[in-house]
Amino acid sequence: MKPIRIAPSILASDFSKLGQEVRDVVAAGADWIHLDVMDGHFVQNISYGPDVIKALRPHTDAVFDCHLMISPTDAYLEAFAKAGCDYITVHAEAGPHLHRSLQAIRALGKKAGVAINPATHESVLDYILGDVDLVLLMSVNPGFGGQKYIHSVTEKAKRVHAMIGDRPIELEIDGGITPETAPAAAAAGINAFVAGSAVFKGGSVESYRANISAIRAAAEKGRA
Ligand SMILES: O=C(CO)[C@@H](O)[C@H](O)COP(=O)(O)O
Ligand SMILES: [Fe+2]
Repeated sequence: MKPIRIAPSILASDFSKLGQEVRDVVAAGADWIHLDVMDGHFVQNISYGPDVIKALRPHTDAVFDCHLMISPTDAYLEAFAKAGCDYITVHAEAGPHLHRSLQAIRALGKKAGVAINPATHESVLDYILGDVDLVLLMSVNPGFGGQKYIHSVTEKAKRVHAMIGDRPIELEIDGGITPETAPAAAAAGINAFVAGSAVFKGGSVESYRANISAIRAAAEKGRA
């Protein structure tokens, strides 16, 4: 079984002290840092870009898990690679040349991820599973933190987990993850859990530690 990864999304952190928030959440037990990049075109929100990620890179050695909600993608991949992202995930819905985008990410020496929206069928993964290191299942419609988990994605996770089989691919879920929703996702085969509001609530390193531990314990319970 793949290790459980807890990936706090800094979208829910205090943007006025991002470097401190990244250090605090890593000290509190985060495995990865999830970076939500939004362009106001693919999604109806604008967050931050490669320069902000580059500024955060010296604050930690933790894996930077970059979720690109931008369209088009390819012109920006090099900038995100140079900014220090480890995983670069593009949306299957973001353009007509998914396979090319994934190849471009690997050619930059980075791990390639593909994200699919709640209403996108998993068959879009059929011909690219050999070209990805991570599959991200959106369990909310992308664009905003703090939304409710869409339960139909749990069944999709089971099907995608079976499709992945024994390939070395991380299976990640993103949106509405809490200690209440994590167990069913874990039971369905998810091993990487993005959580924004459920991690950053409380606003202190002590609360981040308790929040991360609660999500991790819930995921482990779901697996058992
Ligand atoms: O990609 C996205 C939203 O588009 C996510 O990464 C959210 O930032 C997760 O936030 P919560 O649902 O956990 O509050
Ligand atoms: Fe995300």
